[in-house]
Amino acid sequence: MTDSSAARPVDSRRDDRKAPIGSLRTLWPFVRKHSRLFVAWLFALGASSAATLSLPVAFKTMIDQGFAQSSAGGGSSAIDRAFLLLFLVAIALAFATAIRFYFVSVLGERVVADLREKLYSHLIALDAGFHDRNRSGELVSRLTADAELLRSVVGSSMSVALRSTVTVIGSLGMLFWTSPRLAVFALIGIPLAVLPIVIGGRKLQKISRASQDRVADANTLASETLGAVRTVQAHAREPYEQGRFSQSLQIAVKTARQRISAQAWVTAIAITLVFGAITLVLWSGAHDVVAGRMSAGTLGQFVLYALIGGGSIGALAEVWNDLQRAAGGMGRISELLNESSAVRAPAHPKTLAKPLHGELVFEHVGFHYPLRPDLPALEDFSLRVRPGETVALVGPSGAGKSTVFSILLRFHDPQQGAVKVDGLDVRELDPAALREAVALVPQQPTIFATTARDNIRYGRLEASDEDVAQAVRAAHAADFIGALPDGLGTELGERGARLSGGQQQRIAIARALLKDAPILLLDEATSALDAQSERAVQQALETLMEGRTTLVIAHRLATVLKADRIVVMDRGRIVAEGTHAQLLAQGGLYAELAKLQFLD
Ligand SMILES: Nc1ncnc2c1ncn2[C@@H]1O[C@H](COP(=O)(O)OP(=O)(O)OP(=O)(O)O)[C@@H](O)[C@H]1O
Repeated sequence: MTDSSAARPVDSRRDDRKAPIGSLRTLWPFVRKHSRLFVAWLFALGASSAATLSLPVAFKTMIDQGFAQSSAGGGSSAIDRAFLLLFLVAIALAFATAIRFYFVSVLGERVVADLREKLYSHLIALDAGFHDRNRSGELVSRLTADAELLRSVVGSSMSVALRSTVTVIGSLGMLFWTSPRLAVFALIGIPLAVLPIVIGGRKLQKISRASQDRVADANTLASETLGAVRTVQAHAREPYEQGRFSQSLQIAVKTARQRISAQAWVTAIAITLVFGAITLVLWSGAHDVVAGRMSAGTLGQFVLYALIGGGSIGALAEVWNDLQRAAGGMGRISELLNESSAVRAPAHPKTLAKPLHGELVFEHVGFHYPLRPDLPALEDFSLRVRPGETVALVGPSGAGKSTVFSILLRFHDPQQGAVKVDGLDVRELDPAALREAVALVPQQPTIFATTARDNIRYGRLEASDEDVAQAVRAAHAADFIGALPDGLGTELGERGARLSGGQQQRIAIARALLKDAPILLLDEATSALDAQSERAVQQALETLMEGRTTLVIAHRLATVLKADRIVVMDRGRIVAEGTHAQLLAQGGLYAELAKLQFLD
């Protein structure tokens, strides 16, 4: 009975949607994978239930044969034997319970680890459209809160439910076997006693949820203000915040008091009802004993079965809610597992030549984002980039420049037209193989909360330390990385919090250099870098672009001047093409953009 108190996930209370218990069936394949653990648990469950159900019989033997016989002159050996039997049953119960607890808890951990692993692998491979539709916070909560809910269910609630069902059925049978007449009484009495306790328990759960919510409110307030302590202090709002926090604590205490007093009442009523019922049965049984219709031991045995049965009904009622919530969690997880990626590798993908020439062709590409069916992000977009050529994409915000990158990387597939790399339609390739051939330096590079070395090695996991050092030098990042406390071994902090924008870009450039892919997609940073860091980034980019087919979303004059060709985009279309001088001479959108952006 130890495993009923397993910790509940902290934030599951915010996610109380329930579902039919049947949804839990989808857990079965995960459980079946660990069939040995499952079978071991079933055996232990059988053993512990048998021990539980034989305890009252041992108790009866102790009273009837131990006490009665010894008082009738049977000597102390009868007492000894009866107590030894009772003790042995108790030991069997103890070990069977421990073994059952062990197997079912390990099973719970394994099942949830498998489920998480499967869900994570599934989510991380789903297409960009899916990730646009679903907030990552929501997905993380499926992966944590819902999975945690299931852990407590497999490792505890489900065990309690099955065990209690077995015990209820077993003890009912034993009640009738012990005394059919009293059993009929108990059959009416036990539910009458248990029902109010269950109802009270549910009310209590609601109140305690409210109480937890109030505590959470206070915590949110504290974490918000401590997180923005500079703003609070700059406004000299410490007393104001102290007041708000103390007020929310008082509210939390008030709701906690409601919970505590409700709990006190439920306890009092529960004890009264349970003992009232036992007293009634005992009273009626005592008459039977006095009249010689029943032995004292049988009465004791009966009361124990009634207690065990009643307790198990209570336990069943208690876990029912948990099971329903977990079924809700499993339903939501199954929904995600049933999502399939819109971008998939064909059954027999074609392979890209090695080394790749790096020719890119966009043929009349038409594309709109799944969430914006009315707004074409690319329209009749045709472009051919020769191997080794550098093409700069320029255009106002929202023109579709980043979309060109997304289509090429197959984050999305276009609705019209085709994209070809070295003459092969990208839809005929395995997306992973395609992406291996492309290095992307985004405007806001992702820096992971690990060391500078591991961040750079993300470009090629098997790269040697020497390769990393070389990439760092080529990316003009050696100076600032050398100045970090542990050089390449320095932890960069969450999202690269300890680096400037220009430094983050150079980490991303080093990463791309290490990847050494023949096609390069570059999104220039728009945020103003200081002159020194801009020069360093620029030099690093030049090294990177050498000998690669490059598409660059250009924001700087230096970049457009170096490009072989400039493509001007507006509202998803190409509106002009040429060199800087040609386009300036043409006037129009490019001349306007140049005046606004480059001529500073
Ligand atoms: N994930 C998305 N879902 C829906 N619409 C999108 C999505 N991403 C971009 N869009 C829309 O598609 C159009 C083209 O966007 P895109 O990001 O390609 O423009 P851009 O030229 O790169 O702009 P910027 O220079 O501001 O980054 C815009 O109208 C934008 O609102």
